[in-house]
Amino acid sequence: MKVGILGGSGYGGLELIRLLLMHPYVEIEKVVSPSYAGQELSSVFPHLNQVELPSFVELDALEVAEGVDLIFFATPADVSATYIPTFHGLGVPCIDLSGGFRLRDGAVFEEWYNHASPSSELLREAVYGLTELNPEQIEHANIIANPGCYPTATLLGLLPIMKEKWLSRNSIIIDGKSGVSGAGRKVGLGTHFAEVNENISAYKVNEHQHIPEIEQVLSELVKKETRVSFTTHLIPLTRGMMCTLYVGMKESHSTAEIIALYEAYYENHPFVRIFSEGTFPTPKGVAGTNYCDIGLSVDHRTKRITIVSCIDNLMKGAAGQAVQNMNVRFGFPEKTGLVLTPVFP
Ligand SMILES: NC(=O)C1=CN([C@@H]2O[C@H](COP(=O)(O)OP(=O)(O)OC[C@H]3O[C@@H](n4cnc5c(N)ncnc54)[C@H](OP(=O)(O)O)[C@@H]3O)[C@@H](O)[C@H]2O)C=CC1
Ligand SMILES: CC(=O)N[C@@H](CCC(=O)OP(=O)(O)O)C(=O)O
Repeated sequence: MKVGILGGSGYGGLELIRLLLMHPYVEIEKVVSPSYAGQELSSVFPHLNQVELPSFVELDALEVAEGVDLIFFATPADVSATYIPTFHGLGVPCIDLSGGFRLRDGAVFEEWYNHASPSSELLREAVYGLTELNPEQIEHANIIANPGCYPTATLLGLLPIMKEKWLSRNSIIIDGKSGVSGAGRKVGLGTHFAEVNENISAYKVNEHQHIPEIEQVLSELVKKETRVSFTTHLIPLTRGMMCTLYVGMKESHSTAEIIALYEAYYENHPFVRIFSEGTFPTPKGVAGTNYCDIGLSVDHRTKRITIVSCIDNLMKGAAGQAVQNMNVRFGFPEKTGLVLTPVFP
């Protein structure tokens, strides 16, 4: 099948290109970048020297949609919210790496993203693409909203206990940490080497756009409005993300019991790996792969569980999960093009 990539000059788009070049059933037909239109990819990104790819093109919806079976949007949320309706109208399925179609309520989108929302009809039609949560819906979706990177690590860390209703309500605290590629390729003081290196900083405290996304999914899961405390930190890694979650239990359970619950839930989900008691994951342990690694421990004194969930923000947090969703949507085996071993050390 033939695909187009919007945002092919960004970190998410480049990671999609890396993965799709290894995918046996996909050909990259169009790569869009307004800044580099007309230039060869290898002239902008020398690491793609001698790789056969089409040159960058402008964002002309009719031209880009012509001859492709699927479009990936690796663009800011406002760009996806503006252009996906056009591609959808032309009958081309879209997988959106941005937050443009993740929230069901347009007013909530406008509050957190400061941009006009897509129509409520399209928001209803879009499917939240957390593959481990709703593969049946993804199989039939024409707009797949790939989850954000922090929501991916957080929700995978919470799904089994949320489904079992073992959690005491509104007790969830999420301490998230991301490498700098999570902020995209654009330059800015916030990602300046001299200020990020050998440093750590909290950002968007109580204002992060992933708060309503996480709360929406959790509320739908337990059918009760659920709130979370969520703080994000920038750390001096190029790629990688760790979310440490602290959650209260309704009743006491042992670590072994919790681990057994997670192992059973993820038995048929090849990209989630549950660690044995006393061991915990690291971002390096998933680097360059689509894995989400999870470690768990019960604190009996506080009746809380500590959950450590690690992903590569550009992979399971973005491009890897997008390819996983494409596989599910187009009937390829879920792991196609994603069988990778972490880059360690
Ligand atoms: N980086 C990450 O870890 C994650 C990112 N995401 C989301 O994925 C999306 C892409 O992120 P990322 O790759 O990091 O971002 P980058 O800033 O690295 O890249 C953005 C891309 O969007 C293109 N773009 C920007 N404005 C326009 C426009 N008006 N019309 C057409 N194209 C445009 C840029 O093209 P040009 O170079 O021509 O300007 C560039 O290719 C974002 O929505 C982000 O929030 C989601 C999960 C994780
Ligand atoms: C380090 C850093 O700045 N990370 C970004 C991650 C953005 C992201 O995942 O994009 P979506 O909003 O499309 O989900 C942030 O925290 O906003």
